[in-house]
Amino acid sequence: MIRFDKVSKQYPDGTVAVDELDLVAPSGEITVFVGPSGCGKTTSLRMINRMIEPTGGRILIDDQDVTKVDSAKLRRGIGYVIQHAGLFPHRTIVDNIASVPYLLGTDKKQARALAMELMERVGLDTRFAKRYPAQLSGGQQQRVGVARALAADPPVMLMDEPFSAVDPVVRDQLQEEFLRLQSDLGKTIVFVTHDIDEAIKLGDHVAVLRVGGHLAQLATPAELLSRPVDAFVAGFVGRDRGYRALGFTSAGRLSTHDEPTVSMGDPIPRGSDNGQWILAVDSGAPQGWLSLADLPAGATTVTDDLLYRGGTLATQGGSLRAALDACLSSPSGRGVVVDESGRLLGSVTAREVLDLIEARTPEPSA
Ligand SMILES: Nc1ncnc2c1ncn2[C@@H]1O[C@H](COP(=O)(O)OP(=O)(O)OP(=O)(O)O)[C@@H](O)[C@H]1O
Repeated sequence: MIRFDKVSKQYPDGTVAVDELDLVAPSGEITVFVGPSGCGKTTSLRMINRMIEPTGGRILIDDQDVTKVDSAKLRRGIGYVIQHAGLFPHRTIVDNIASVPYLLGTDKKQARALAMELMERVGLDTRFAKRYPAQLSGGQQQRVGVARALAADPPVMLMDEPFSAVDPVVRDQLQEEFLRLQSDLGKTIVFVTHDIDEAIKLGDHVAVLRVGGHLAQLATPAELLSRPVDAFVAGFVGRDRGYRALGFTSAGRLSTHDEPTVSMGDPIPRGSDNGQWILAVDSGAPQGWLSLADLPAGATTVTDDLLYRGGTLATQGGSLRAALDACLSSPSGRGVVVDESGRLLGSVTAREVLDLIEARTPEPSA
């Protein structure tokens, strides 16, 4: 557990970057610091590993005041990942990842073997081991940064905008992989971002800071969306709060309607009494909708190019948001529900999901 106890930082020029910050980042969980530019996120983060010394208050890691620990020793137990990865440009990827184990005196061969293992863990092809950072993409470099921070197996990780410098698609992948990794590793993580969507996606807890280094709200993502404490937090959390909050509320067991289907490659069922839309499946998995009203002349069997693929799928046991989105994005208006292995269970309508929403005040699940 990391505890900020009335922590302040005033820079020599008089700027108060952080002002009596009180908060706890629980062990084994991700706490995200988010807020507008200049609100003191990075300063707060760097005070944890003493890259910046506080001018007031204390920071405790597992009840140990960080200022009472030798700073080199302290940092060995704290992984640190920054934007643009901060890799050593003249060292190969494997040597970058193994740099802390080398420092700690781990045998070279053993350190390299560990680095290769970590490469796999963060989703990097081990063929890249002998390359230099400049020979990797931005997203790959960030993965190296994460692997390097994990190399000493530190209980605590500090991450400062680690995914900000990559494009949105890569960023999304990195976030997903990071969450998977964390569910295995259970590190105590403090993560800084200016992006509220990233904070809500990754955080078990989200600390919204306002300029001057004041804590505006510390809450779970669901609480933040459904109960922002004031106009500043509400404004920062942004639009579509109600809809996004549904992402944290389980839809429970959806009771679905049987959806008549046609298999890929089968004859198109003419004169179906199923209305305009019929769902095409392949080995039980939904593939897309076929519109019987506007088939091209000469179409006889169900082929890929005839399908409307716009609809998202709701998984049984998933969130109300996923269920509603499946309905709203479906060209037929019928939201497709699948089981965990992606096989069709049936469909629901938006009206039915809205009834569920009304019946269930979307209380935060956490
Ligand atoms: N070395 C310094 N000397 C004086 N002021 C500083 C120094 N470093 C940061 N500051 C100021 O402290 C405040 C907080 O800065 P900090 O970098 O912690 O904010 P941040 O929330 O991480 O911002 P951003 O999202 O823009 O990176 C800002 O007003 C900044 O200008």
